[in-house]
Amino acid sequence: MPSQDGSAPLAIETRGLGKRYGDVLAVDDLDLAIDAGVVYGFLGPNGSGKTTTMRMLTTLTRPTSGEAFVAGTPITDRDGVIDHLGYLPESPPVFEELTARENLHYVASLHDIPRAEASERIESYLERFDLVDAADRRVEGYSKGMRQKLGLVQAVLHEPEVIFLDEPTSGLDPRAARTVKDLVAELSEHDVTIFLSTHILSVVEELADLVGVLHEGALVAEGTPAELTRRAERDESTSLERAFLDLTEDHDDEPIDREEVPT
Ligand SMILES: Nc1ncnc2c1ncn2[C@@H]1O[C@H](COP(=O)(O)OP(=O)(O)OP(=O)(O)O)[C@@H](O)[C@H]1O
Repeated sequence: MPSQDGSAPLAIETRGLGKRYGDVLAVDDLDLAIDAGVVYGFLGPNGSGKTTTMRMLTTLTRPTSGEAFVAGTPITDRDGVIDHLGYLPESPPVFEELTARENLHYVASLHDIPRAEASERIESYLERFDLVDAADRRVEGYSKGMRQKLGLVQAVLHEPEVIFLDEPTSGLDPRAARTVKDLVAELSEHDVTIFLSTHILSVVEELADLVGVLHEGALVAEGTPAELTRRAERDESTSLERAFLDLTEDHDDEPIDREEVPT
């Protein structure tokens, strides 16, 4: 929604956003206000509502309460909002019987990217993600990591202003994970907003400007990684992991993925 003082709209804004599945309140009265160019780390235990939030903001599922805007456009205006956003879900949507290049040209056509421009962007991303040699093979033979890389290229190809990434480094080897992290940093420097859900806290520590912690559907904390770490108030072992465990105490028996990705 355009701000009243005429400044740029927030990249992501939600007011009282909620989603109920029967008896389960998956997302509860969520208020977010995220500026353009921010990398927002969205943390929470399994089942806390992260995917449901991203599915609402990317128009894949309807809220049962509240409202939300992406790049100033209400999510109820699906056609209006869809070109402004990119989404890498947990299982990237790909046509198995097509090659990576064909999948990417198809996605480019959905966004009306002119053919020559599309080819240029596609070749550049295939190169960047080390997919050139596999680009003309059917996706059905792709490994998990190759699918993940293809899904990410699909999410960013149309140069959206706001990108939602669900576990973007999951299944990636260290080099590919580095490429993803570098891309996120580069996009954010160009004022692209990244909404990043991950359990790998080192990724959040490295990339996020702001972190929101979701617990049982509700936002229980928001701040910079350093602020959240300070809240843990442990002199010797302060860490984002400690802050996460304290903030989501009911779930502290759940494993935290501390997979360190060498840089
Ligand atoms: N389609 C659905 N039907 C019924 N319940 C659902 C549906 N989708 C999600 N839920 C429930 O909503 C809650 C939030 O789920 P969600 O997938 O958003 O969590 P999450 O934080 O993304 O979890 P994870 O970290 O495990 O991916 C859970 O209790 C889940 O069972």
